[in-house]
Amino acid sequence: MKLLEGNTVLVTGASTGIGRAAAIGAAQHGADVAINYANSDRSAASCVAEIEALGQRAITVKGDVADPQTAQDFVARAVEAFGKVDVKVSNAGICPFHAFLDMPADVVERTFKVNLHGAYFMVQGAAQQMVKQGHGGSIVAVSSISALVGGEYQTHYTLTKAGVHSLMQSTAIALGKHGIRCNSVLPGTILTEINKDDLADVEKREYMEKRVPLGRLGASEDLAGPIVFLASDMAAYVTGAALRVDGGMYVNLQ
Ligand SMILES: NC(=O)C1=CN([C@@H]2O[C@H](COP(=O)(O)OP(=O)(O)OC[C@H]3O[C@@H](n4cnc5c(N)ncnc54)[C@H](O)[C@@H]3O)[C@@H](O)[C@H]2O)C=CC1
Ligand SMILES: C[C@H](O)[C@@H]1OC(=O)[C@H](O)[C@@H]1O
Repeated sequence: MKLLEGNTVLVTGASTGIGRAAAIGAAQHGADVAINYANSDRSAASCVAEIEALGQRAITVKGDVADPQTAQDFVARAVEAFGKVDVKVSNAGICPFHAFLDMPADVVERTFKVNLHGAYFMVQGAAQQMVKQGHGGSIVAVSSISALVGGEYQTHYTLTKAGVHSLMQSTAIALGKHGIRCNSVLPGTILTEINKDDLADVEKREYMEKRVPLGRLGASEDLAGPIVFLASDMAAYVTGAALRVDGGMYVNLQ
């Protein structure tokens, strides 16, 4: 069964990792997809090619999510191409690992701007269009298990993920009357570009793997199903929810 037949889905940071898996997962479920990306034209083009091979339409819109104008441009381009916005996946994020005591101010500010301001304006832009259309919609934000637990080298990052989680709770209230649902996914440790260097440390990687009851770190594709589900009518009565997708890592005390 295709869960997003005829939908237009917008995904930020969709040229790699979890965003790319979400974009392709949406296309596998019958959606046309608009892809925001920051840097690599080649990765974005290959994501479009994968989606088109599935028989769906796709466009790319390059832009920095930290700039509020990017959200407006992204929505405008998607509407121009596909006529509407049904689903928004706010995924783009950075995690430049660094110790707390000598954390550079510019790293903190950039992390807040991309992860938090970026999510805020992207969600707002999509919601404005959904309200204008008048037939509801679904917003899924990629938060993290890090919204719930800390990280020694992530002091500037974990609070942005808690913020994204909180944003979905507040927008669920603000947008419920418009039939717009807002939920988050909380991935555990997923093997992507964002943590490639961090997990190159074999000892750390093995420690992280041991913490997961399901016995392995996650792959980007592990997020596609939960995101598509929350985006779809299968989750029609789900809003303000946070779904951990972490192989059980969070509950594993001993
Ligand atoms: N990999 C993991 O273990 C986890 C990742 N996450 C979150 O998942 C999301 C996706 O990350 P991953 O797929 O893991 O890594 P990734 O590095 O493959 O994906 C992040 C994407 O965001 C894009 N991006 C970064 N800054 C941007 C900007 N200013 N404007 C537009 N796009 C921008 C990147 O180009 C990249 O495509 C992030 O929000 C991250 O915080 C959450 C929990 C765990
Ligand atoms: C980038 C990290 O490996 C990853 O990011 C998160 O949000 C998770 O908590 C992991 O620490």
